[in-house]
Amino acid sequence: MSKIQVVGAIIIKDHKLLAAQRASNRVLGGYWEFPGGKIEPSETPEAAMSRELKEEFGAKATVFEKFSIDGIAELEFGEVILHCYYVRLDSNISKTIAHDELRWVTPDEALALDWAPSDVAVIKALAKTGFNYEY
Ligand SMILES: Nc1nc2c([nH]c(=O)n2[C@H]2C[C@H](O)[C@@H](COP(=O)(O)OP(=O)(O)OP(=O)(O)O)O2)c(=O)[nH]1
Repeated sequence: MSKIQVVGAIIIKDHKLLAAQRASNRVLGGYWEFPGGKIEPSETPEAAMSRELKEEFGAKATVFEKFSIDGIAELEFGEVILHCYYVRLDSNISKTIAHDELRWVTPDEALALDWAPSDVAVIKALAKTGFNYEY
């Protein structure tokens, strides 16, 4: 099964996480996810993250450390391996082209959302941190 390497952004402000709902016309449409996308061949995860956030949000981003666990799920189109990084947005979100909704959520609110399969273990571990990351 083909492996799909994906970066996901953990964007935290005032102890809330920016959760994104994939647009209904996309693969895994309707599921909640970390903003980001596929890592292109020859691209570092950090470069992929900056590129995706520019494309999806029109925003500049600084990529900080990697989260302690990766997400993994075998789906019909391949095996998604999700690498999450703490990210600070350095400019406002000026557009949204990939999502139906963006929502700032508390840990409890995050756990109540319907996350993409590879994200479930990550969001459970992340919620335990209380979204306390200081950039
Ligand atoms: N961005 C993002 N993608 C995720 C997460 N969890 C998860 O399973 N995925 C999947 C959905 C997609 O199959 C893949 C990310 O690719 P993508 O966001 O570029 O979406 P896509 O397949 O529509 O992209 P494309 O082929 O049209 O360029 O990883 C997540 O938390 N964030």
